[in-house]
Amino acid sequence: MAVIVGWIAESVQEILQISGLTLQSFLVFCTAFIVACFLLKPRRNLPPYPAGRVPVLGHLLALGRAPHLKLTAWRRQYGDVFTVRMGMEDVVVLNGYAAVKDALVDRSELFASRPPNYLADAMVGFGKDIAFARWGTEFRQRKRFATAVLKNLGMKGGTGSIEEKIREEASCLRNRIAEYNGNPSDIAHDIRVAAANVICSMVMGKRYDYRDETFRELSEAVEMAQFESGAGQIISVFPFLRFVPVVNRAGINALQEAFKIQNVLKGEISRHRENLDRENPRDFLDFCLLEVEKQEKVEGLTEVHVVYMAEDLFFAGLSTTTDTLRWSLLYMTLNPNIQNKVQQELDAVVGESLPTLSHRSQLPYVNACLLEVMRIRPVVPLTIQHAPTETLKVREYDIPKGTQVLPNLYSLHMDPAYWPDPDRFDPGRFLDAEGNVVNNPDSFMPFSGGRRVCLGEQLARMELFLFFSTLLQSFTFRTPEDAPRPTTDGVFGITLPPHPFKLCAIPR
Ligand code: HEM
Repeated sequence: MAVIVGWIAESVQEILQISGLTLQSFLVFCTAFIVACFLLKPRRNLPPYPAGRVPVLGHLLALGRAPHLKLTAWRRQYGDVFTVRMGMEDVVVLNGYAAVKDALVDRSELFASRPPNYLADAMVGFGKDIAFARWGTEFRQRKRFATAVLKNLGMKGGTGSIEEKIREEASCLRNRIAEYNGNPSDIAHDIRVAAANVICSMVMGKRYDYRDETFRELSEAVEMAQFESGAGQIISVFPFLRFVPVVNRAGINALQEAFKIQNVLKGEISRHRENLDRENPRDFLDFCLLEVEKQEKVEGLTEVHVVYMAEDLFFAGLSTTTDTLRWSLLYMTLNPNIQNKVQQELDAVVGESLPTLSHRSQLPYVNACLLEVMRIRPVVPLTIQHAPTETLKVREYDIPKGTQVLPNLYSLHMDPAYWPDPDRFDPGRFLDAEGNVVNNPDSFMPFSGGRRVCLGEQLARMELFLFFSTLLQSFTFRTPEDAPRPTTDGVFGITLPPHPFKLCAIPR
């Protein structure tokens, strides 16, 4: 302390000597400067800040390891709309159905952009993808095109259709789980491999053998890129830290893993180009390559964009589906009676054959179970940050263009006004008096909504249904006898998976 005071005194003396000012005039000058800075600083009418803000870090410490829980708790104290300070940035948080729907659905276009995020932007070519691209014509054309391609691939019936590929994968997953012979096992990796293969089938038209070198490299790179980019977010919060060795390590690792994925995709694009059948596009890459040639729907689409768009499908589609399926099995082990009801319905409707999408409408309880899983544990609880495309009002507050906006989906799903006793797992919430499924109730948005709604919603719903019903038809899931009851707390990161847990899959 004494050293610092001495250093300040010496520096002031030096300034006085150089400038020829007296100490009094120097103090007057400093005071005037501070007052001017304060007065000239634009007055902002942002929503209120919760307590717990500290210099430099803002609310980062107060938010802790489970920000979705903290933000939901703050809603009770500070209302639906408040501002948190993340390092140097103000982030406006929207809580509850009314505020989130107003922004994402009723004023969808106004909230449809993304704020800068150094690490995420660097991983997807600074705006050349879909998920992190800023609002504008290029984004709109790319998303519309990708949505149409997924729909086209999803609707294709018969052999080679997406449904066939998911069923094939579900059957492989079932066989792998059967190999554990009912012994305690963590099947997270098996589920992840199956979900990765669905995306490979859709994007590149082929599934891989689980031991294939390229497949291992690809799925490990996706997992590592997401893991490292969670820790690497520090360089997005404080962009100058990307130049500081050691601190920037996670961010650099995330970028290296993203390069690996891009290299696999570039190799696949070359192979697709060599044997492209222009009359019969087989998969996502074929459709994109045709569009690169024709430029009918997406102006200026290049193979570089295609790499980043395909990369998005792996980033956005793999952990989300894997985590949701893991939650579904965890809640089954914790609720044997509910599991039993699911199996009874499957036995009555599907019997011994492998479930198909045509069974979906006859299985209301199975569907209700999956909806309840997505309500109680939404795996993207805070969406991807949004940003207003122009300065606008939320309630009585002014939100400047480009401000980070976080819609807290978790707060919607845990709102006791819509979901009494929200921590209780109860599929009955999604059934009406006649036992029919209520698919889109109020205060339920696991795939978000509006212009930035999840691109893979339909695919994800197909996967969840086919995987879940195939597994529940084949096994009864139990917590190992000597193991403690698994926690239902999630691990907040890029997505919200459960903590690792073991289960016994008892063949039926
Ligand atoms: C259970 C599974 C899934 C859930 C719960 C989920 C949920 C979400 C959510 C909440 C968002 C953020 C929307 C926003 O920012 O407001 C999102 C975005 C996105 N998702 Fe999903 N997702 C799932 C599966 C998938 C799959 C399988 C794919 C594709 C293969 C996919 C592709 C995307 C893309 C590309 C975006 C960015 C959309 C945009 O920026 O316009 N998702 N998803």
